[in-house]
Amino acid sequence: MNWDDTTDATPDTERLVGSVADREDQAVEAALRPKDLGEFIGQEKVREQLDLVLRAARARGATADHVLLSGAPGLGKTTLSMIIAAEMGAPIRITSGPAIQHAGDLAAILSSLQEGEVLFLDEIHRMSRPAEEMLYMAMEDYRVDVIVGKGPGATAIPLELPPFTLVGATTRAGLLPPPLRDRFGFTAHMEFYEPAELERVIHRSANLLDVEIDAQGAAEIAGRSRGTPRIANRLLRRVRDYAQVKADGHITRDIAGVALGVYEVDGRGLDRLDRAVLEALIKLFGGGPVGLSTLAVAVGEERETVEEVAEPFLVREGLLARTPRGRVATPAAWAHLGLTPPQQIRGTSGQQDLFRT
Ligand SMILES: Nc1ncnc2c1ncn2[C@@H]1O[C@H](COP(=O)(O)OP(=O)(O)OP(=O)(O)O)[C@@H](O)[C@H]1O
Ligand SMILES: [Mg+2]
Repeated sequence: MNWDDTTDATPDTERLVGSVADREDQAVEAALRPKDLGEFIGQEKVREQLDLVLRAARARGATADHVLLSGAPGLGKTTLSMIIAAEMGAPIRITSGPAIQHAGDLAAILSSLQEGEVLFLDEIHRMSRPAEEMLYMAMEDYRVDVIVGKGPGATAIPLELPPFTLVGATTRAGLLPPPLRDRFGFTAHMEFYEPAELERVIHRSANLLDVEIDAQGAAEIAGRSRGTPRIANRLLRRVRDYAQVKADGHITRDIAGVALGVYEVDGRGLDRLDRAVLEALIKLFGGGPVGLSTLAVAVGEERETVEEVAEPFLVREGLLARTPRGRVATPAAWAHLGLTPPQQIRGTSGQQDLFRT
């Protein structure tokens, strides 16, 4: 599976704990977005640095430098791009890499920008090559060459652009060609959120959605949200439904725990697929190592689904290791399933050195 497939309709969008936005997320997210830097929770370093960049630009009466936002889905890149425009008092134009097929598409957008406008280019790593090259010049010199005609008679007509701020977003900074990366004055790497930060996100959203939730209820949801505000907001909505139907609407730790149990999201944010992978690994293959294809057959999923949908989070959580000899369940995975790993996994010999990759 290539990257293009994973950003659109992946099985991830069908999971309650998937990080990619589904239809319902898209409908409600606008209402839940923080509007300025002060309201934006967490990401302290990014906020502090961005605040300096924007303040300085404002003080100089200049257009802010181009900003690259990189990070996993649902961590707040789109939100931050809108905040940048708001903080600069500038309008924002939103487009995305896949929407720009030809350099001409980009030229049309660039030439219609107003001075100081923010151009948000989502999924910037998926732009076409010719458009990318046009963007280099636009970012650096506020100029594009529009090619008129074909073959030997073709001429390049230079077109001046007003100064603008490009905000590029990518889930994969590593895929950006260095010349593009270098043209951003400021790059912000968004990290996964700490549980305490997610608790604040949940309280804030509950407030906006008019949902009553206590501190333990918010902590319970935060702990299952996989470090991602989008997932926290989604779980909050499902728990709210449960609280309305089965209780008095008030979210407590018990209500949150039972509700998320109904949706098969466990205490650590693993869902059915995640647990199936760990269970197969441990119960059928003694903890591994086992090849990806075999593991996929054992859980009745495509190889790609296991590799791209389930594994990243399991690896991040230290529950699964990818080793040269195959997938291995870590002692933490055994513990998570309430099982005791055999001696050779807990001890210093045998499988233990598999974790040194
Ligand atoms: N720091 C934050 N504080 C409060 N809410 C946040 C924060 N970051 C993200 N959110 C919420 O999470 C949701 C998803 O954020 P956003 O759409 O900005 O993510 P994204 O990084 O653009 O994701 P994608 O890669 O899928 O485009 C939004 O509804 C937003 O309100
Ligand atoms: Mg986005």
